[in-house]
Amino acid sequence: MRPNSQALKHGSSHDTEREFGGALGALCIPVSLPLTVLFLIGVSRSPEASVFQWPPPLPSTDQLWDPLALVLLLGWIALHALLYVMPLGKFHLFRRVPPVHPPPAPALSCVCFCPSGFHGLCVSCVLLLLLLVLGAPLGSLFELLVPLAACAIAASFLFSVYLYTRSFWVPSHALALGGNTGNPLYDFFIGRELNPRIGNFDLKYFCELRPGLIGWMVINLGMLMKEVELRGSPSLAMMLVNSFQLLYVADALWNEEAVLTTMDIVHDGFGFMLVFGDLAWVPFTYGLQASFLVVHPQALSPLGAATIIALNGIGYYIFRKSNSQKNQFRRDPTHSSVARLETIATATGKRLLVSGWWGIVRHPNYLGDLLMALAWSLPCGFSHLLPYFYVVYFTVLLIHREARDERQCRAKYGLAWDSYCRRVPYRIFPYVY
Ligand SMILES: NC(=O)C1=CN([C@@H]2O[C@H](COP(=O)(O)OP(=O)(O)OC[C@H]3O[C@@H](n4cnc5c(N)ncnc54)[C@H](OP(=O)(O)O)[C@@H]3O)[C@@H](O)[C@H]2O)C=CC1
Ligand SMILES: CC(C)CCC[C@@H](C)[C@H]1CC=C2C3=C(CC[C@@]21C)[C@@]1(C)CC[C@H](O)C(C)(C)[C@@H]1CC3
Repeated sequence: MRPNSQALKHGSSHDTEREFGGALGALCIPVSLPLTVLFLIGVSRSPEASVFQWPPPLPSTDQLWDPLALVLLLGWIALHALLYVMPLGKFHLFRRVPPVHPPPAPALSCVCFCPSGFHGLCVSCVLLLLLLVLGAPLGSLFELLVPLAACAIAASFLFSVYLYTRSFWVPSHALALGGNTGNPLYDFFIGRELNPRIGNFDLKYFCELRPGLIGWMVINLGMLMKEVELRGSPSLAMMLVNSFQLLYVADALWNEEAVLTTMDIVHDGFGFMLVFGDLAWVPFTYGLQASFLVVHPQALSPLGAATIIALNGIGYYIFRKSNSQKNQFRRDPTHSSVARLETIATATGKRLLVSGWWGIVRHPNYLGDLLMALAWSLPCGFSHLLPYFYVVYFTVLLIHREARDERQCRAKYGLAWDSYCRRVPYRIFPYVY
């Protein structure tokens, strides 16, 4: 096959609007975010745990490398790749037709079989239990965190270079709309190919849900075991953080088909942003509360714990119910659970919900997700900012994501989207935003 760069010269995507600050963002983000990961891990274990401390607690170069970390990381990815291709657990049969414009070529709309990610989580739990019974020092993950993060960052760069290079040999209809501007830096960052595959192995779908999300759980468990080593038993705060985040990851894997309709899978190319996000950013920054608690234990009253559990429960309820309502409506609008909801028609033939969860705000799922994010930080008390990093980052990410989604929906649904916005004026927080 001939490289597709010539075809692109005549294609339309050179004119697409650039996101994330364009070429400048594409230069700065791949430098600053890996440093941020190492910085945040350093802060979480430093005695002051202050994000404003100077000099910043960045690791020295010899702290970055440990061959064991590389072996563990590669072994972990290989294990999950194996579980992904093995005929394990429940199978989903779905017709994969990304709702993109222009419509995908037939090659992309094939029928896929995919084993459930939830079984990947269960197998990982069984293996971890076995390791614990055999006396494996899982608490050592605390010491290995920096070299593990460094390896994950290096692997993200190498993997993104591979993805960028191979994208020149795929047919041009397999390329993402936004990742083919002709600017190599920007295209490397956003990703040129939409759904890169090796045979039936979908690299983006695999990375989005398996090694990073489940790896995050393993790291959390490692932090809990470190606490046990140091203090004899896990604290209530650590148990809450571990359970809340486990619920979130288990839910994502149980409902893994839902990820197929997210903009990451349907619209964005698979480039450095998502690779790094999936393999390094999620596992090493989403669980910072647990590594913070190892060095900064927090006392939590039963009333405080009950309030935080209630907040997480409310957040989860809103997140799950609203996501399920939309997913059910998109799968089968005649289903009894959604058939009575009020909707408006759009020129594409698809309808938009204007009652139920999606009639309260335009992103009720984001609201639930943000309430959960707050509940993950509260067990760490109010003495430090670091445990609230996730809430702040996530608010910015979701506000930016909402704006991107809004642009895409306006382009897709035109006037119908405007009347939805008039009917449901608030985006995420009722009567606020
Ligand atoms: N933890 C994390 O780091 C992250 C978590 N998330 C979570 O992932 C989940 C999915 O988020 P995301 O993919 O961003 O977006 P949404 O699940 O909110 O999906 C947006 C899409 O839903 C459809 N839609 C919007 N409004 C309506 C309506 N009224 N009726 C019917 N369909 C509608 C549109 O697509 P169409 O019409 O084409 O179906 C729109 O493009 C969220 O819960 C979010 O919180 C997201 C990002 C990061
Ligand atoms: C590196 C940058 C700062 C930004 C990278 C963004 C990514 C970390 C996120 C983009 C969309 C994501 C989703 C989830 C995790 C984070 C990333 C990859 C998700 C898998 C989390 C669990 C949820 O239940 C979900 C709905 C399945 C999420 C889908 C989107």
